[in-house]
Amino acid sequence: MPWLGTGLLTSSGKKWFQRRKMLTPAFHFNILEAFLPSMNEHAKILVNKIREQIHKSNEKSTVIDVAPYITYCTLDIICDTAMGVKLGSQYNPAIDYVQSIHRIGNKVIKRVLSPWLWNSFIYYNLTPTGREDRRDLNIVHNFTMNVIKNRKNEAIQQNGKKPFSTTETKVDNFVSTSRRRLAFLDLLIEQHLKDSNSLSLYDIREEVDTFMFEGHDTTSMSLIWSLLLLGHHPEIQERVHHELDHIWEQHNLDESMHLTTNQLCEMKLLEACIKESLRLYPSVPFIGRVANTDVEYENYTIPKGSTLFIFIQMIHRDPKLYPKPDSFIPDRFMEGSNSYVKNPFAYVPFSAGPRNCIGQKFALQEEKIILAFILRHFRLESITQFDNIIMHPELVLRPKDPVNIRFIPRH
Ligand code: HEM
Repeated sequence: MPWLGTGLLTSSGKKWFQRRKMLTPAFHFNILEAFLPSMNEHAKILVNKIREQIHKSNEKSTVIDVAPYITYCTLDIICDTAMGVKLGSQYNPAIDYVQSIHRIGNKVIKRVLSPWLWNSFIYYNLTPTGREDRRDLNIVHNFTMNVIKNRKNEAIQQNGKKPFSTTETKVDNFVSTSRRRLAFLDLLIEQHLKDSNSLSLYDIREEVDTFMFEGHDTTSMSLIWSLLLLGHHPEIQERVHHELDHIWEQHNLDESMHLTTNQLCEMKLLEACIKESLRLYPSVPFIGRVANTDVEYENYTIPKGSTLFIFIQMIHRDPKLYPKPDSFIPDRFMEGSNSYVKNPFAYVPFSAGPRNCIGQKFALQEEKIILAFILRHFRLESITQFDNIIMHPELVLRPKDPVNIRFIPRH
C-alpha cells in the first residue's frame, strides 16, 4: 500500500517479526502509565473547546458535529505520546493532513475492488482520482517526515551524535530515570542512529504513517460511536454519570487533577460501554488473511494461498452469540450481570493471536480518559439518528455525514 508501505500493519514474515519485537516495549504497561498526563491534558482541552462552543452559541447547550473535535484530540494524543511531538491541532486544526487521510482511506477500498486501477502508472498518472491520491500521499508523507526529522534533530541535540546507551531503552528506565521519553518514535530513531542501513528514515516513515493512522483514526471512530450510542440511551448515560461522580467525589478530584490508572480501573461501566460500542461498531470492521496451508472448514477445503476475509462486525452481531444483537447493552461486558457474555472468540474488535492490535491497551486507556472527562462535564443528547447514517466503504468504520450531538453542561 503506497501510503503505509510495509509498516507493522502491512508487513509480513521476518520484517514483521523483527519490527513487532522492536516496538512491543513501546506499549508496555509502564509506558502507558507515563502517557496518562498527556492524555488527561488533551482530554481537558477537548472539554474546554466544547465549552467554548456553548459559550459562543449564547445558549445553555449546543449541538456539535463531534467528528472533528474527537479526531483532532486523538491526533494530538498519538503525536504527543508516541512521537513526542506537540502538534496542537485542537488549537490549529491539521486540516490538510486529516482530510488527506480520509480521502486516501476512502480510495484504498475502491481501488482494491477495481482491477483496472491496479496498475500504478495508469492510476497515478492517467486518472483524476489517482492524481488526487498522489497529492494526498505527498501531504501525508511530508507531514510524517517532518515529525520524524524534528524528533531526530532533538535526539541528536540531546545525545550529541553518539548513539543512545542501551540501558536507556529498557522499559523500567523509561519512567524512573529517563526524563526524555523513550517511546515509539524514539526507539526507531535510536535504532536508526545506531545503524541507518538496518533502519532508514524511509523505514521509520512507514511505521510512523502506520501508527499515526492506526493510533488515531481507530480510536476516534470508536469514541464517536460511543458518544452517539450514549446520547441515544439516557438511562445508561445516567448510570455512567453516577459512576463518574462517585469516583470524582471519593478521590476528591478537582479540575487540576489527572485521572490515574487505579481510578480508570474503577470505571467498570464506562469500560463496558466502550466495549459494547466496539462490538456494534468495530472501528476495523473486517480483516484479511492469506491461508498458508489448506484449511478444512465444515464441508469445504480452502486451498493454500486463498485470501480470506473475517467480518468482525458480522461475528459481533451474530444472534447465536449475542441475544438482541443490534441493541446497545453494555451489561454484556459487566461480570456478574445477567447479560454477561463469556465466549472470548465472540468478541474480536482488536483481532486475536500474534497479529492482534499492538495498541489495544493504549486505545482503551485513551478512550476512557476522554469519555470520562466529557461525561463528567456534559449530558449528551444525540441528534443524528442511526437510521440516517451512511458508512464510507473504508479501512475504518467511518460515518459519511456529520454526527451531531447536543452537549448540555452538568455543573
Ligand atoms: C479502538 C481502537 C482500535 C481498534 C478497534 C484496533 C483494531 C485493530 C485490529 C482489528 C487490528 C488487526 C488488523 C489486521 O490484522 O489486519 C489491529 C492491528 C494493529 N493496530 Fe490497532 N486498533 C485500535 C487502536 C490502535 C492504536 C491506538 C494503535 C497504536 C497506538 C494501533 C496500532 C495497531 C498496529 C500497529 C497494528 C498491526 C499489528 C501487527 O500486525 O503486528 N491500534 N488493530
